[in-house]
Amino acid sequence: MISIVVATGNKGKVKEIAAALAALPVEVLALDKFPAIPEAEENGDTFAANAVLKATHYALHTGMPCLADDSGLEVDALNGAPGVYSARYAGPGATDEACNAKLLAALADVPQNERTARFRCVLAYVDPDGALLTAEGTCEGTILREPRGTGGFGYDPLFLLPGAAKTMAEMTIEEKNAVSHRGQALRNMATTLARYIHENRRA
Ligand SMILES: O=c1[nH]c(=O)c2ncn([C@@H]3O[C@H](COP(=O)(O)OP(=O)(O)OP(=O)(O)O)[C@@H](O)[C@H]3O)c2[nH]1
Ligand SMILES: [Mg+2]
Repeated sequence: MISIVVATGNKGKVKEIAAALAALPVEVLALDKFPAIPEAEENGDTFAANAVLKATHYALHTGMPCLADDSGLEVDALNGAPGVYSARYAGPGATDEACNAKLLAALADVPQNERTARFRCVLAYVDPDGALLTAEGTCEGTILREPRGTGGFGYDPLFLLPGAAKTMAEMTIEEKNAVSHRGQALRNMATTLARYIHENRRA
């Protein structure tokens, strides 16, 4: 059993990551176990840069393997916004409701067939031996005109998966992980991590 710190302040992400790792011999520790660690400053220009800087920051402070997630929503009609600023779209510390309201206002004149968008997720794993592994996932969808569903977090109630005819907020965690950017990135990370462990055993 190895212990991994899930290095995120977002409780929605912790739940999804813990559910995805539940079948593995991994103990998931959340950041509330480490209240003295200062928050990482997310000043990267890309999801990858922010994921790596968060994982590195928390690995240095905990001395433990850390898994960080940087993710966000890219809306085509907004030239990819809010992107890396998704959590702060309606200002620093903005609520999900405020970000959703701003998104709906920005898309008010955009017809349904032009409301295409995708979620992106980059995961970074850093361990005290200096390993740095990254993995990505994306999920395509469209933005509705009003929220549907109560699950998930963030923009989930507005994000429709056309194939499933459900928003991400109308899915269980397991259903969301099966199709989401984060679920895909977690599966890619599991493969990358297994390969890394195998190669280092042989070395
Ligand atoms: O509806 C959503 N379903 C998702 O599955 C999802 N994944 C990301 N997002 C949005 O993108 C921001 C990430 O920003 P972010 O990576 O900086 O995370 P965060 O600031 O919330 O926590 P931390 O991990 O940085 O501590 C989040 O706050 C959300 O607005 C999502 N919205
Ligand atoms: Mg953040």
